[in-house]
Amino acid sequence: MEHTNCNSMLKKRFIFPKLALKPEVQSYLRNVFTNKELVAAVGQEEAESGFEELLCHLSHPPSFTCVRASTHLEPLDIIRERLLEELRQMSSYNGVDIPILSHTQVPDVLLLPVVGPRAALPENPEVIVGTQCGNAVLRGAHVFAPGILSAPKYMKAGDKVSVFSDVEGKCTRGAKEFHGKKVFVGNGVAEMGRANIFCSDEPIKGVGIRMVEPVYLSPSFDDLLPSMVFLQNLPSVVVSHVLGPRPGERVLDMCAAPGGKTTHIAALMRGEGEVIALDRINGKVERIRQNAQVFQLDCIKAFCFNSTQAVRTEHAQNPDTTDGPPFPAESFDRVLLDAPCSGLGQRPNMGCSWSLREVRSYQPLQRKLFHAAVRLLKTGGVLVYSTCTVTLAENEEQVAWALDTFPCLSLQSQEPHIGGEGMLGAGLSHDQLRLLQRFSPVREPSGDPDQDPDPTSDLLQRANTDTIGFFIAKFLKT
Ligand SMILES: C[S@@+](CC[C@H](N)C(=O)[O-])C[C@H]1O[C@@H](n2cnc3c(N)ncnc32)[C@H](O)[C@@H]1O
Repeated sequence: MEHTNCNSMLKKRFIFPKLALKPEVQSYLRNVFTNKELVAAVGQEEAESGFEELLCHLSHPPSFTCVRASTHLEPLDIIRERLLEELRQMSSYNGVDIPILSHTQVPDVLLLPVVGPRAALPENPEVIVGTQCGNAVLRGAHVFAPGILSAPKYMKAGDKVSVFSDVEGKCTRGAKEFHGKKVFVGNGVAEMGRANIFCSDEPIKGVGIRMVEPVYLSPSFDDLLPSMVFLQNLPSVVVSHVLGPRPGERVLDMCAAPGGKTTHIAALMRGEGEVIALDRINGKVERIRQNAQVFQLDCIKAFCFNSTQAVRTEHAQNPDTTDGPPFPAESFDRVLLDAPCSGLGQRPNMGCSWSLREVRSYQPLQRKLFHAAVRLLKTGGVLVYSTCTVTLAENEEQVAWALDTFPCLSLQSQEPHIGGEGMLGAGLSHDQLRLLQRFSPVREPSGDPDQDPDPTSDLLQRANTDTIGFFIAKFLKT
């Protein structure tokens, strides 16, 4: 029987090349992580090696799969049991004994250790998938047909194949072979033939390759206990707890799709009150509505709207319904601004083809959204700002700007606070940095060497530190 070995998980090896970036983006980020304030505090060498290590961590999946449990519908223990039963029935978990941990500080989270890297060998004909698809496979997904770029000439359903991720985005769709830079992500079995994948008149849908031997083993959550668990990174679950919504309140989620945090907020409010969810992309708003329905949360009202325009002006007409946007100023008890961002904290991410201009394009939009957020918040209300990126410009610099621009805002401590503190480089004081929560995948667990090793607390410590890159700031409006 294969067991997850805590020690080997703690000494995780890097088996993939570090995250590949355009040279201009790499040098921009290097400057961020070796900025003057930081170097003065930790020294040039440590700052440089921290940056290199970050790029290595980003190309690998986190050590845990995190799900948020629907504790507004069932007790956590029941959900854990149901999940265990499902895992035991999954053929990919055959013989793998996997614990499901609860989190001592985040009451609705279940953590499943990722098994890997495993010693799978690429011994079959090659299938090449796009980077996004390869990243999803490393987090437990099967290969969906639209993600397949290249397949062997005579591939038919039932054939064993070895799946590679095209990390530089150079493989052309429909190719029969590919000699560019690629990374092996596991072995699988084709569920469709090559002709079905590339020569169909209809847009292709469904699983193209069922993964049977992934390099990193974590469960596929497609259709797995849909109303009981929601696949969500640990820092994203922390965000809604930090916002602290209470039953009966009126809460605004400004950038809400697909509704991970919206449904969490509504669940924390036990469905009592009102959660307004906005997103500017129509199709994505439908996903929020579907998720609200699946989780039986009818206090959620979702609208397609540009949140920079969400404050009602004297002349503005309400285009939709009387309870839809734009809203009068000071009409929400709490506002979540989970901002659109450069997403550079996402893991695994082996290659990012973005230009520097694209990476830097988010700061102005985030500031416009921030202006609307502050106006819509009641005096005495709470605003939480979060991103899934690692830059200073979208995180600590935004906090410094917000404190300067809105004297009514003050930084607040966060509960729970399981990530690190804010990063030096934006001129914030140590006291201010301590109030910020930055999840940085470079941090290693810091167990006390004088204490007896406690495997569960070691694992939890690992789960808290080996996350995606993420940032949370909490403000009070007075
Ligand atoms: C980080 S994602 C949100 C994830 C979401 N909060 C969750 O937890 O599921 C950012 C979202 O902002 C939306 N967005 C971008 N600009 C926007 C705008 N001006 N107004 C409203 N939504 C916007 C994007 O469509 C995207 O869905």
